[in-house]
Amino acid sequence: GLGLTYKKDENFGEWYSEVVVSSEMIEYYDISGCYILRPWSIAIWENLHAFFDPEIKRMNVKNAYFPLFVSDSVLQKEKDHIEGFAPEVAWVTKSGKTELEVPIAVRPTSETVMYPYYSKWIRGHRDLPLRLNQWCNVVRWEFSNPTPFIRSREFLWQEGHTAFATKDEADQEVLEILELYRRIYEEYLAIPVIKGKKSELEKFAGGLYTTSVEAFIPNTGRGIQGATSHCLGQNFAKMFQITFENESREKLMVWQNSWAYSTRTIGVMVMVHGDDKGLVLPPKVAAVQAIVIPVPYKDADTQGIFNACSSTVSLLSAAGLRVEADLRDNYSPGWKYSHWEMKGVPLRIEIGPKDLANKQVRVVRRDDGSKQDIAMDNLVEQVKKILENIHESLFNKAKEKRDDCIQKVHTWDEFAVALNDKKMILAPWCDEEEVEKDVKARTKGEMGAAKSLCTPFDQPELPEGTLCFASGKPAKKWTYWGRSY
Ligand SMILES: O=C1CCCN[C@@H]1CCCn1cnc2cc(F)c(Cl)cc2c1=O
Ligand SMILES: [Mg+2]
Repeated sequence: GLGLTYKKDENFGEWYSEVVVSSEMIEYYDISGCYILRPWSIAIWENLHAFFDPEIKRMNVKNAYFPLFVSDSVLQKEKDHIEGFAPEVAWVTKSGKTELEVPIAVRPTSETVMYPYYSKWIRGHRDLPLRLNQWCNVVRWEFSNPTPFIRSREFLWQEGHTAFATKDEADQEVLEILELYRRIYEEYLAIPVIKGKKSELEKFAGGLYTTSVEAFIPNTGRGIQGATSHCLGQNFAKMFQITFENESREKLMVWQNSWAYSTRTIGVMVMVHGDDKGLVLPPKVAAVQAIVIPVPYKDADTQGIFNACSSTVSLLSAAGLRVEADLRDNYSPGWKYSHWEMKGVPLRIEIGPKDLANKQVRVVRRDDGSKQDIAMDNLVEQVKKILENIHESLFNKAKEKRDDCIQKVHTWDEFAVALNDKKMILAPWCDEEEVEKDVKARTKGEMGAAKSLCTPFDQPELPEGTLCFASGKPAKKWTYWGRSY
């Protein structure tokens, strides 16, 4: 039947699994950790691509496509960078009944696939910067609880891999890409994120430093890495001999970055904005921004109503809006209202006999349920305005809720209380790795340990003499901590 069985604030995990299926974004698949992405979710992926791809092209990044498969020898080349990951590498060992001579890995990420060729292609400084991206799938055979969009064994992402002659160029691009990721979350998904730097313990071990945009899920009190932009330094240049001759014919190693966002973005959007009626889609990424529904009454001019629905679709579509009509005659208006609310369509436009007579439509907002009658002749401008207002309202509500979950602490006791209260905790830290490991050890439990999420670029005042919340040593920075996905 219609409507969700589970409530978001009572059974979050079950609510989430039900919403992604009932909104027709996901179909569960017979291989654990793998999901079918139906058109309703791929449309969101495409709308994010429609923003991001032109932006990176403006930065002279070119799209390429590298093989899905990695030879064992090349993968092993990066021993320390993959040692922790080895258990999640998927291997092809047979074709048909025949064992392969040498097993072949399925890419979990593409450094080892791409960089031998970066070494071949980059000879002189005129070959730099080399900036390639690929839109693809990757496979990581994770064992921790699979969650659609958030943690799956195969997922879609873009991975950018760039090489520069100087560190300054690399440092600059890391932040340019991070700003695009902030825009994806805040300007398209209406989700507030925090830009920051990962600790040495949490960063990508193969790189020099990692920056990220961090989101937060109030219902579970867990932080979640929204996207990541690494500076790899010259680590991979050393490993794969990626060198270039500069103007004075010196052989120098390149400076590299790599950066990614994935279909995890969609899961964060569901978790942050969804409610007990289903999905709530931010207008800029919604496959359908407004659904037009006829409300016939007995035989009062039914054809007129249907014509008005179709012309409303044409009018709004011509203005560049993504609008459809649900003219199916085997479903009642009430059924359609619930169906499209479940799918999270930002606006519903109802047209009944009265509306027809008054040359107006009834517009109903998905985010707050508010209704208003709008004259047909300024419908385009009004609908555009309302959709913008829905985005702002979704963002402001999510930001207020996220800010309510942030707790600033100074002592361990305050930290422990805040962690128990499912907060994202801002604490002064001495920046020592041993202390960070100690925090993880002291907070271990079935809910998972607390970890550092990021050191925000936007640092609050750190008065002289402020002590680290965990070690009591002189604090060097404010860092966000919390449980995470
Ligand atoms: O996060 C990004 C941006 C896009 C390109 N890659 C980097 C680093 C990826 C880290 N990472 C993440 N997961 C991995 C899983 C694995 F099985 C293996 Cl072998 C390696 C890795 C691994 O290196
Ligand atoms: Mg992983």
